Amino acid sequence: MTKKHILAIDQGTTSSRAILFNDKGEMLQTAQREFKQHFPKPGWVEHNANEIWTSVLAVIAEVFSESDVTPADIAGIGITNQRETTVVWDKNTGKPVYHALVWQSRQTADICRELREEGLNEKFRKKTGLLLDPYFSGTKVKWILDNVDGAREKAENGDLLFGTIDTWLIWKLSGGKAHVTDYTNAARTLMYNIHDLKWDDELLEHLDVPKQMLPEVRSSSEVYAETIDYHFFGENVPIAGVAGDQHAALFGQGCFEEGMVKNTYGTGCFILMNTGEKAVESKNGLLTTLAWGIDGKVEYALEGSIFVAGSAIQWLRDGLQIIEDSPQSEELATRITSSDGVYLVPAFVGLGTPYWDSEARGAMFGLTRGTERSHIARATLESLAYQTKDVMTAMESDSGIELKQLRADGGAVANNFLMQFQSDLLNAPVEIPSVTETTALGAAYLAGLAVGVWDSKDEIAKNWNMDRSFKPNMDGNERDDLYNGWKKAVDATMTFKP
Ligand SMILES: Nc1ncnc2c1ncn2[C@@H]1O[C@H](COP(=O)(O)OP(=O)(O)O)[C@@H](O)[C@H]1O
Ligand SMILES: O=P(O)(O)OC[C@H](O)CO
Repeated sequence: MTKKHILAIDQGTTSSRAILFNDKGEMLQTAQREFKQHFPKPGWVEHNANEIWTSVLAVIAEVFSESDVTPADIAGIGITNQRETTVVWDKNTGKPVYHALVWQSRQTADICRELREEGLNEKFRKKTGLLLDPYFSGTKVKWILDNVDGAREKAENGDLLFGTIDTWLIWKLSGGKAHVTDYTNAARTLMYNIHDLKWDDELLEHLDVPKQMLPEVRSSSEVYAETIDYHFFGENVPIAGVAGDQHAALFGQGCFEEGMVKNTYGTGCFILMNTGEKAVESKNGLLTTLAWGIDGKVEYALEGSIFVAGSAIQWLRDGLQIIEDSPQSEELATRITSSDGVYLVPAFVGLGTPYWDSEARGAMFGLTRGTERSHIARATLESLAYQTKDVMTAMESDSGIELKQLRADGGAVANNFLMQFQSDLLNAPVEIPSVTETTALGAAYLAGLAVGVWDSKDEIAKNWNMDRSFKPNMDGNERDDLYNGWKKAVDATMTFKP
């Protein structure tokens, strides 16, 4: 049979997934495995890169064991990954020199502060579209080289390699043959000039990172390498699509036109607007990033990154223990008709877009003797929508494009109360596609385009089907009053520094 199936590997912050797609973009089989989160100090988050690798091998094995599709039927592999998470390994032994520093990790706050004090923020922002925040990879590489014994010397001798998780997985799957990444992942490192499309020598000097550690940057849809047979059941399958998970979701949501926007409601919320061939500079705390690069052409996006979204619902469950599972948050929230002035600002790891306050911590406002757990659950769900509204306001202002509709995906779109409140607050429809695994789907599409399963983005756009949509149904004054209350709550949160 002609090979028509694509395997997507979605390597996320808390779990690795393998998903098989057919040539209609339908999901045939999925496998998922969680792995350990390491928190060696407050604010630090690390992963064991070898455990990530073995979790990926395990889900690949599982997905085939449950399906009639065999490894020999796979036309190509698409990889999508948690972004910014940084691995440094020895190219001679294949061993990571330290744990992977996760995007959420704050251990490079001091490095960022020093660089900001040198007045470098503007230079980094202009060239990379990002800002000097511990979120991004560049200062994480510097931290590893500065803190692991002998690492800097080895890096300068050309013995160490850096990669985001896509690079690490391709290197492993190809048996160490390919050290590559794609535009979207490079665009999250603070080391890549998103206008010249080159690693930036000047920024590398500020960060003290030797250039020879860096992977070759390629497009998001092409054959990078083949799997070495012993890692893929005797098959040499082309790895043919790569994109950071949020860019892959934008692609999987078919947001190919300028002005189209998606929001992924997962652990965090990541909102991306396609801005076409224009790299829009933000005046309101958004990031400028590469949406993807295909067939020698790159497109750009504006991004709002919200660090705490679905993880606030996990906090209701595991921290406060006021719900038993995440769907119960909706049941509690809809017992009442209003949060009665209660606001939760979930700044548990600081605030991302548009505030960028890494020192802020979470706060709750408006409590009375009548406050019940339903108010807290409702206020927590509402905080996802308010944070999204903050980002959308900034996006509309920076791009000059008014939101027509928001395409939503990620685990928390299961919550109908949240989706309706979001639509009310944005005064725009919120649309949910039938395939909600849009991240994996985007990676599958990118790989399938490279190996001929699909011919064009137009063909892919036609595959997008709506599962359900939410229309705005709130009076304008009520919307303004609610949102003004939120803005006051955020101001007060940022003012409070113990
Ligand atoms: N019914 C629900 N209501 C609110 N949040 C939910 C619901 N179901 C799942 N979630 C949240 O969605 C998140 C999981 O979504 P997912 O897209 O798998 O995240 P990630 O890829 O970031 O791990 C969790 O943080 C969970 O709390
Ligand atoms: O793994 P996720 O889905 O939480 O996404 C993480 C983002 O890519 C971080 O930038």
